[in-house]
Amino acid sequence: MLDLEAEKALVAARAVNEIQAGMLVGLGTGSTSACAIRLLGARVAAGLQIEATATSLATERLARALNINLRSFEDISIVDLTIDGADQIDANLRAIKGGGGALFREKIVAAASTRTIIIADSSKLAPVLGVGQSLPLEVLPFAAAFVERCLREAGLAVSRRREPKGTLAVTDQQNYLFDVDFGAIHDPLQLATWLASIPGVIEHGLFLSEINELFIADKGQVRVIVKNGNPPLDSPRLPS
Ligand SMILES: O=C(CO)[C@H](O)[C@H](O)COP(=O)(O)O
Repeated sequence: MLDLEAEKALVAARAVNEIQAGMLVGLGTGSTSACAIRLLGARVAAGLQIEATATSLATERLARALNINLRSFEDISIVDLTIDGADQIDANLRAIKGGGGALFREKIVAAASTRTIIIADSSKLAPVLGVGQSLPLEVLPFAAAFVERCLREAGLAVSRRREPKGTLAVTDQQNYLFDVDFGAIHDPLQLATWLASIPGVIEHGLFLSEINELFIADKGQVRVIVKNGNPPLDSPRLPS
């Protein structure tokens, strides 16, 4: 049987080895990222000097508890290296993120990063995105009913994310999270374009261009997949 926790620790350790003194590091959100943050905390305790910025308030709390030197992302335009997890990822480094509810900040920090590494246990690699995995959307509460209608009229199954006690879950920006079942997503770019066209959808969990490398556990080893032929953009470009 696969030990997914051991796999998370394995890929996290490999990614944290990429961090060098003086870097500004983006810290992801979720249990795999938390493994990496704890390992980074140990390196910092041993004398490594870096600065970091967090993709969620939960990550910020963890990093602070480990005495990692944090900077607010508000003042940052470029990050050297971001290490984050994913809910599902394909071999072309297109991913679904947002299971932990932090997709909006995660996407911004990844877009600002010179290098974004996704770390993942072996269960996360999928031949086609969306199979057995819903896609999280961050939705403005003001637009919740309208966005839900748009999705349902398109024939989609929509679930508003709730806390264990039944109240609606809210993001760090106080927005709602919708989990939408699209089934197999054969054309993620077309889907991303459609979702971006719905007013009130603040962000979706499809990461199609932000990821540079994947460190994934594979039979007890770390397999590295690097995006080729597609160098990272410094920042989104104006269409010509
Ligand atoms: O996108 C995320 C949070 O918004 C996480 O990276 C994703 O949900 C994976 O989490 P985990 O490492 O716990 O499986």
